[in-house]
Amino acid sequence: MEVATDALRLVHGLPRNSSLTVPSRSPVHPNRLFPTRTCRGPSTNAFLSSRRRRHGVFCRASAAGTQSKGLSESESAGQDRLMKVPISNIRNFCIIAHIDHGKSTLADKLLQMTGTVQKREMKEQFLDNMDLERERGITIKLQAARMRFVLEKEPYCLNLIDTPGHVDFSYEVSRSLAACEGALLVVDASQGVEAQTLANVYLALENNLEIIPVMNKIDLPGAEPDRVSKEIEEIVGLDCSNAIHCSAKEGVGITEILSAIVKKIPPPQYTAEMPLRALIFDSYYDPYRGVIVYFRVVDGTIKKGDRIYFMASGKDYFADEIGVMSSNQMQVDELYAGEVGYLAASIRSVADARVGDTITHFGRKANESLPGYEEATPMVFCGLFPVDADQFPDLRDALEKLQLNDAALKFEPESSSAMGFGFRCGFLGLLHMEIVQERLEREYNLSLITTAPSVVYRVNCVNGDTLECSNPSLLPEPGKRRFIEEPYVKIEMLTPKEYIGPLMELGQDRRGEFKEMNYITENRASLIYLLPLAEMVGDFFDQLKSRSKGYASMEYSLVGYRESELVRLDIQINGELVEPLATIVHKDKAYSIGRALTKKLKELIPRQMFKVPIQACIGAKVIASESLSAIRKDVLSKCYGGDISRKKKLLKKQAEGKKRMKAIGKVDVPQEAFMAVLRLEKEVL
Ligand SMILES: Nc1nc2c(ncn2[C@@H]2O[C@H](COP(=O)(O)OP(=O)(O)OP(=O)(O)O)[C@@H](O)[C@H]2O)c(=O)[nH]1
Repeated sequence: MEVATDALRLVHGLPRNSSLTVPSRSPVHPNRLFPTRTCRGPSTNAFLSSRRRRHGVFCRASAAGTQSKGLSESESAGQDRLMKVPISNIRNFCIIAHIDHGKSTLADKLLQMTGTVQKREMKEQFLDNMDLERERGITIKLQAARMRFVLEKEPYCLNLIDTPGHVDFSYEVSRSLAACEGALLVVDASQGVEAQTLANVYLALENNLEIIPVMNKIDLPGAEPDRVSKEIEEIVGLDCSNAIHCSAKEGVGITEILSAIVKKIPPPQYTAEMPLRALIFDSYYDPYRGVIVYFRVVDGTIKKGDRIYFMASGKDYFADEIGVMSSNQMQVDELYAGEVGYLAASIRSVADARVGDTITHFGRKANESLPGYEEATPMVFCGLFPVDADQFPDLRDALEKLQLNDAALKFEPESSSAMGFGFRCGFLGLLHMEIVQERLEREYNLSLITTAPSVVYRVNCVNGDTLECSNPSLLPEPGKRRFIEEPYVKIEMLTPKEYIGPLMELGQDRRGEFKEMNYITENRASLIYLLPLAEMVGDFFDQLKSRSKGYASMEYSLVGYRESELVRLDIQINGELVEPLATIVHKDKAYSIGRALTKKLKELIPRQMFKVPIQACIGAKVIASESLSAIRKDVLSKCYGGDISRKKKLLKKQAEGKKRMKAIGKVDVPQEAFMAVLRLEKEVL
């Protein structure tokens, strides 16, 4: 099979008259010939436009055309990329890095160098294709791309699986690692090892991945690739003597990386004859075709039209379309063990095809699913209310749509006297929460009020029941509960040694329990604390950054629940409980939080005709109190001189009126006051 296009030769720097030969025999099973595959472009224009929207890439209309149309040179190069290579020439790899160390920039350069994405199609950070991701410069959802690279005249198929770089999405990182045989470990040579570098390396080692160290950003004046290599060797014990020096930004070292991927990362094992097992490492909702599932075939073969079965969700579908991801999705007829691809099967919600689930054949089920599947458990909750009550149905629609694409997002209706109707929503973490809020406001044009984030508490009741409670207003009365447990995380902070003091202070302030301190190098230390998750959902990360002048990094993982002395802090205004302002706090912090909240409310609530007490209470006990003085009307203004008894009578009448007004009067807490207090809660909690 000869693949000879000028475009490919150009990409791989070969002379014009050379030919690239693709062996079509499997080296593992030399007698087995791989069938030649017909590759089609994406099926409908509707699909194309949705893909364009998603990728933000505009492909020429002819790329979606059928084979009957004449293909231009670059298009036929695109088709060449899909040519079958033997399994020994497949490499599945991912890129792991700490946030901002240049993972997405490197991925872009790999795609460019291999000609997967033509320069004119290239937008910065091709793989980060949500606008929000691109704006924030963070990777939220992982994506995959199939690249073709020729080394010593041998073509290879490199499947890159991009991983999200934030702790909220660590489950997705672990699943994408499980779909690979190797990983590029990208470290910023001007910064060195950070907390997430370590966490990701350990995850990769657990998955038995071959790790290729890459020192990025060597173009920066402060880059010290050799020092950083040594640091990695000391901390992780990974041989970095051959670490590749690279500048993803300037395209230095990219070919070396591609060669190392081919030479060092092992090919997948040949298990195409076994019952199908494919690992889902990503899925997203396409309004035209239903859920699109990205998967790696671990064992067996999957063909178009197969009846497939999702082992965790128990759902079965027909695979209407299967294909591979190059710069666009390209349909194929079948995919074998070791390959990475996508499928569409008119699946209505991503919850039916969750990341980590195993796909098998309905008629020939695998005995065991692939390991590592976890249910998405929301860790952080908050209430979302529309500012304009009329937007409630819109908010519900928007959440339902987002949920189709985000199996980790949970929500249920909630109503409160002050805020009206809204939803209590559960998120994986704070970043996830911010992303959902921003998408609701930006993509669905909603303006929202969010209540302070809270975690899930476990309440052990007197009657022996255990309740999970994330909504302070639903916490059982003190008399009905025995004790409350809260989720704890183990947090590791990596910091230059001069900031150890301020970070230890931060750990103590947040009820942290000091566990360990180690010097990982002469100048950098690792601090390990056990900390209540509730203390982290506020501004912990901002504090860590500001106290270390931006030099410290952190990584955390949930370690379980622990009993804590928690209380519900209520706010009463004019004797009335204001439910949305209730919070669950530690007993020792209740006083300071109570004082701060009442003080803030006093500033924000407009004065009334009568005196308004503002109280923070734990149960019936008032722990902080402020009062809003009444607006006085001068009832004596019309009395010129006259008898003192007349004046007294008027004042008495006024006092009685105010008393009555107070008894029936309702204080309207303006929405701005709520918002300001909720913001304050987020800061002080
Ligand atoms: N000078 C220099 N800057 C680089 C290089 N590689 C990446 N950057 C810059 O570093 C910043 C972060 O790069 P990204 O590629 O977004 O980092 P990332 O690791 O993908 O970040 P997440 O998506 O948040 O995980 C960007 O501003 C890049 O332009 C490099 O080789 N040299």
